[in-house]
Amino acid sequence: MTEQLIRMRGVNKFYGAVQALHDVNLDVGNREVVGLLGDNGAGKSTLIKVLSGAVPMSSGEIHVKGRKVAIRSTTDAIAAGIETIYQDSALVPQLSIARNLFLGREPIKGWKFLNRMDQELMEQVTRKLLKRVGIEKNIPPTTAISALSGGERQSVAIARAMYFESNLIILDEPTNNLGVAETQGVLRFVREMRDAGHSCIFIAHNIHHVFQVVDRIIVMRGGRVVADNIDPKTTTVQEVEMIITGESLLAGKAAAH
Ligand SMILES: Nc1ncnc2c1ncn2[C@@H]1O[C@H](COP(=O)(O)OP(=O)(O)OP(=O)(O)O)[C@@H](O)[C@H]1O
Repeated sequence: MTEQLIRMRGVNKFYGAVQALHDVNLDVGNREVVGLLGDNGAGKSTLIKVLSGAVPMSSGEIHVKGRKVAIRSTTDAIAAGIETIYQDSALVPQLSIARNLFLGREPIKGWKFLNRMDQELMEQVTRKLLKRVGIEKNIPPTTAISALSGGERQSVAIARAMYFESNLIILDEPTNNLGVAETQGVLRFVREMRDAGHSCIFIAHNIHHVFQVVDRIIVMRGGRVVADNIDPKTTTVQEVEMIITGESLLAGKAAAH
């Protein structure tokens, strides 16, 4: 068995009296792209928030590369190599691409009270990254994020996670509101991310997008993982839809063990 990158065990989350996660176990392997599916309210966002440090879990354990970690904040998650890209990409529209790539982690030059951001280095790295993420047009690193298309913004956010060598990149609805070409760009990028050695959890309401890029599908329902080993190569979109809504016996067959 390959070494797991992420192991979540017995994770529970209560929001007051509401139990959003029930004894969740979830594994992500090295260089694995996992699709996380479930209806509205199934618990996907809560699970991702726990893993990315946005909300604390009520009980349970998280192991990264075999080591138990305490994730109490997004800083803890980033230190553990977990980077999350949300629907809105968490980019600052008014700032340049270069500033957004390094947001909060700007390289510094100078010393003592004369410290300042190393603008030149940031722009140099940004130019290389833009090329790597396939933004073909000659976009200067000083361009404001607000001047980019939705797909280009997603690419910048993903490039940021790749540059900082995150082990796990969580993409929460990355193809939402994107056009066909932009969606294909993001999906292509997810494949490149895996080729470059990263793992990924991909959440999308559009099952067809998930089917195009993932190695394995996990389905949640009512705060529980109801199937964790669905192979998109041997399962149809319709079968997965039935598991999501709870209409299929397949859920029992492919259930978490
Ligand atoms: N801050 C909160 N306070 C109280 N209950 C919450 C909170 N956040 C989520 N919940 C509840 O937890 C459950 C799981 O919600 P969650 O947002 O994780 O589901 P989801 O699968 O991400 O749904 P969606 O696809 O609609 O985003 C739901 O019953 C929801 O109402």
